[in-house]
Amino acid sequence: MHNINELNSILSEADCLVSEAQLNEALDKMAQQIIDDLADKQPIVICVMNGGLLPTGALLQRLQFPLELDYVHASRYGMNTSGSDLNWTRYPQTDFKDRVVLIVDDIFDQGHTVEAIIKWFEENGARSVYSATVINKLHDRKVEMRPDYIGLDIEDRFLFGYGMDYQGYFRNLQGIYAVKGK
Ligand SMILES: O=P(O)(O)OC[C@H]1O[C@H](OP(=O)(O)OP(=O)(O)O)[C@H](O)[C@@H]1O
Ligand code: HPA
Repeated sequence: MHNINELNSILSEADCLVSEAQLNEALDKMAQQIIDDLADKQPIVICVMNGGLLPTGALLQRLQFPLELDYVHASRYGMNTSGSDLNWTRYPQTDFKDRVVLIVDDIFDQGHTVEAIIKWFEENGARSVYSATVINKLHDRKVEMRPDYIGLDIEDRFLFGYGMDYQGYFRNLQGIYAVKGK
């Protein structure tokens, strides 16, 4: 547990890069694209925990067509790890063989996480795998692929809020913030 005063000052000094209203607008657009592509495909929506929790909930509220929901937990070991070095602590329980899958996560940063999860589903029998992230961080350290659905491009800073954590905190915020000076 962290010092509450330090956490409150991180938050009060942070720059708010995306407001709740901007998030909602971006989510509406993503959801419409997903509806256009997948409404007749009975997809299995896969939440990538923990960061994908809020984005998945927000998209599901907007996707009013037949779909199934499951989740995975796969995290990167460290900042210098390569794509295959994901630490899986939860695999999906739904039979996704020959099914359309939609991966949902908070951020596409370097992209190793989403790329490796897509590869895992493809190798294990999914018919096709789509991906959606609310945030795409802009820099040149990325894998080659891009998610099919992206909410917003954001500058290369350390972000928190709306799924993303600062030392385990602030995933719950209804906006996206950057730590002062980082
Ligand atoms: O595009 P990348 O450079 O791979 O980074 C993005 C991933 O990093 C974060 O997850 P993390 O592994 O920190 O786990 P968490 O969701 O539990 O925070 C985030 O939720 C993405 O899944
Ligand atoms: O900027 C970030 N913030 C929090 N978690 C993250 N995981 C990848 N990039 C980030």
